[in-house]
Amino acid sequence: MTSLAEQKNTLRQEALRRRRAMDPVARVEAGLALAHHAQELPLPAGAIVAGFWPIRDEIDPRPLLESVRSAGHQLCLPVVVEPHLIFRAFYRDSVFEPAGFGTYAPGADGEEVRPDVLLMPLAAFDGFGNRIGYGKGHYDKALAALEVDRKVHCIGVAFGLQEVASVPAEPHDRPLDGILTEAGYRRFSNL
Ligand SMILES: Nc1nc2c(c(=O)[nH]1)N(C=O)[C@@H](CNc1ccc(C(=O)N[C@@H](CCC(=O)O)C(=O)O)cc1)CN2
Ligand SMILES: Nc1ncnc2c1ncn2[C@@H]1O[C@H](COP(=O)(O)OP(=O)(O)OP(=O)(O)O)[C@@H](O)[C@H]1O
Repeated sequence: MTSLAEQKNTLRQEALRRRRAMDPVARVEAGLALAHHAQELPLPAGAIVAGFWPIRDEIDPRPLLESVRSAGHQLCLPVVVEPHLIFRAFYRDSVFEPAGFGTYAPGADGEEVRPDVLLMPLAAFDGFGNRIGYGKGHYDKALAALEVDRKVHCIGVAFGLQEVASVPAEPHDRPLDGILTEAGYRRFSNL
């Protein structure tokens, strides 16, 4: 018997391998396609939306973030402050600093905000809204803290080829409300 954690790790490695092997042009086009689907996202008016600043071979959500900002939402980006994440307001002129694990985000002079919506990077997802992250539990823990007194809307952002048939969910895993890929937005909850 392999544990759930081991099964998740195998799926994570396989999905990350597929992502790494993508054609460079298809990779850029997929990032641009995200922005074309921005209006499909169920964002409340004036929402505080947490994006992410891409690292390595992640899909590039920056064109999407610019569309979300232009639609009147407030953006923010995650900073690793162990044990989980905080979020700092992100403006066009924000000055970036290292934000943990090779990521960048607005520096400590930027204000901390509480997002209403998380656009989440991930390693793999399935058609039921289960997600595998990078295995550090940063988003799982941040969500547990944010959702103490209200609901946060969780939207995965990934390449279509990161989908797997089934992710074995653990009790602490909070399913996604939807997933955005280059093919468009797919809803898993009634949000
Ligand atoms: N762009 C981006 N920003 C993000 C994340 C992310 O996945 N992508 N995070 C997501 O939580 C948080 C930062 N946490 C991270 C945790 C691990 C790794 C990482 O590179 N992991 C290695 C494996 C780690 C290891 O050495 O064991 C990897 O995936 O290769 C990156 C970010 C918040 N900001
Ligand atoms: N709410 C939580 N409180 C405390 N520990 C947690 C919580 N959620 C997850 N963890 C711990 O974090 C570790 C990583 O969890 P998991 O493998 O589910 O991460 P992941 O979903 O891949 O990562 P991420 O949430 O960073 O995207 C596990 O050891 C898990 O027990």
